[in-house]
Amino acid sequence: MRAAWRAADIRAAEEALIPTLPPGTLMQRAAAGLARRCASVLAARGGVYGARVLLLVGAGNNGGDALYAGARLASRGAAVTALLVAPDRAHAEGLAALRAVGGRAVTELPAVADMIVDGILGSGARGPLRGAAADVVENLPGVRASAGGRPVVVAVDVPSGVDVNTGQVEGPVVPADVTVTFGCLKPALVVGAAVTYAGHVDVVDIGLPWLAVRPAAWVPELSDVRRWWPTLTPASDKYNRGVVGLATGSSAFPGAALMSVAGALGGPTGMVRYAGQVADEVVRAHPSVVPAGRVADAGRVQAWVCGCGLGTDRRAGEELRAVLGAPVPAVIDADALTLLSHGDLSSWLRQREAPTVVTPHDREFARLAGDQPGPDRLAAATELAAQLGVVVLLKGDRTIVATPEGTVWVNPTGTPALATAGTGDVLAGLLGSLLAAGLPADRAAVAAAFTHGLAGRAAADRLGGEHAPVTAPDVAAALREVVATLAP
Ligand SMILES: NC(=O)C1=CN([C@@H]2O[C@H](COP(=O)(O)OP(=O)(O)OC[C@H]3O[C@@H](n4cnc5c(N)ncnc54)[C@H](O)[C@@H]3O)[C@@H](O)[C@H]2O)[C@@H](O)CC1
Repeated sequence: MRAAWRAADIRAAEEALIPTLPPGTLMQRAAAGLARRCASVLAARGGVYGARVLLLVGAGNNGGDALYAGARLASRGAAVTALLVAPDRAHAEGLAALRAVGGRAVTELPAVADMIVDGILGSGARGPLRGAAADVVENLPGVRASAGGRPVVVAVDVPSGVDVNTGQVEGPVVPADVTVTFGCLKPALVVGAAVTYAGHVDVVDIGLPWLAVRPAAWVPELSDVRRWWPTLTPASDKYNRGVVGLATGSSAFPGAALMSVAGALGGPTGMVRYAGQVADEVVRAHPSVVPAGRVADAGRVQAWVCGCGLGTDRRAGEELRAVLGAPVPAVIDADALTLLSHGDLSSWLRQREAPTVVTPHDREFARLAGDQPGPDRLAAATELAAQLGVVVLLKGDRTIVATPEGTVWVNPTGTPALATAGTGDVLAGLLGSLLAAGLPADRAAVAAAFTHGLAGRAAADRLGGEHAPVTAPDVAAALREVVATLAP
């Protein structure tokens, strides 16, 4: 797993480190890493020597990084020009270093550049780009590469125009092909609209210590999910692998039952029980499932999934109440979230002692929290988790998992291929299976989101790419193959 820290926490760590090092060491390390990455990008596009590099230099240290990196590229034969966005406040030593090796400073945007290095703003950015910085960014699309086409863009630390701590993008922004970031990830590189502007993210080690404060977010990796995933042993049987129950679907929405069951069958449990109105359809499609009409008649399970396509009528409310009253972990999804948001059922949620995961998308989040998540999705998910005392899985391009204790995860495997009806049901079923198999609620939620994302990508790949018309059954089918690759 990797951590993303907030700008203020990174700054505090840098300030503690700076007095222990010769002056300028951190910036030199940053610039060296930045120049190395720029050189390799240029090498892949015809070479460093003679390449036209345009540095966009803001008023702070982010511009200083760009200037020093530019000096390194100039000394390797690149033609480096620095556009000073705030000429009287540009990093003086960095500018002198660039000039010493033949680089030039300008105040107008040139017409041609093969590479743009965006050092306008980094972690010191406050609010949307203003003044000269905003003007420069608006005119960037007019710059062309020597051979035609658009220049390749490398962002320094974060793309200029993003909110470093939330990933919000409110005004003009410099979209990057590559972002070279220093020391560690920042929230804007893992969550929010900013993610789509960062391109490929490279972390350069500048010797920053592991920060003692809680990260803004953790980003899981495949190795984490592999480590957590329950394994089969010779002693495994259908009961000790866990039994998951699904109180999902209804006569009006039979497909939701089928999709949630398909998700559960992709998980690690040894048995899936279904309790609901469409048991016949479920068993026809999935003969291994053990059916019942109601939660109360379903027999023992180690976790429940409730809500997908359940409806919001009196019967649905009774089934949700039965699930919330059961002393086992539960996933509360879709219609069950709507039911929770009116009436007294939310007090049932607070009284539960077994782990609970709620899985809202933005509109369901608004029903639970009273408002949409807003631009700071990490904070919104964390607040709701603390308020309800449950794990919140806030769905999105970068799904967030927040615990009541304040630990936050951002899933990196999301894909637009999953933006189709029924994929949420598959996720809920899979998550229930992981809970029933004994994973702690936050790990179960993170592992489910991660694997579900991989399944979405695999389904799209099989159909020919990200824009293929993926359906929820495609995702469920791909899920079992993805899970098979998790084996140690
Ligand atoms: N602190 C350190 O020791 C290190 C910092 N590094 C670099 O330093 C950067 C942070 O430097 P700074 O704190 O100087 O901050 P920035 O370089 O991000 O810029 C801050 C300046 O930009 C202006 N500004 C802020 N918001 C603006 C807006 N919305 N529109 C227009 N202008 C705006 C402010 O006047 C301020 O002077 C990091 O992102 C990283 O690139 C690296 O060199 C590594 C070491």
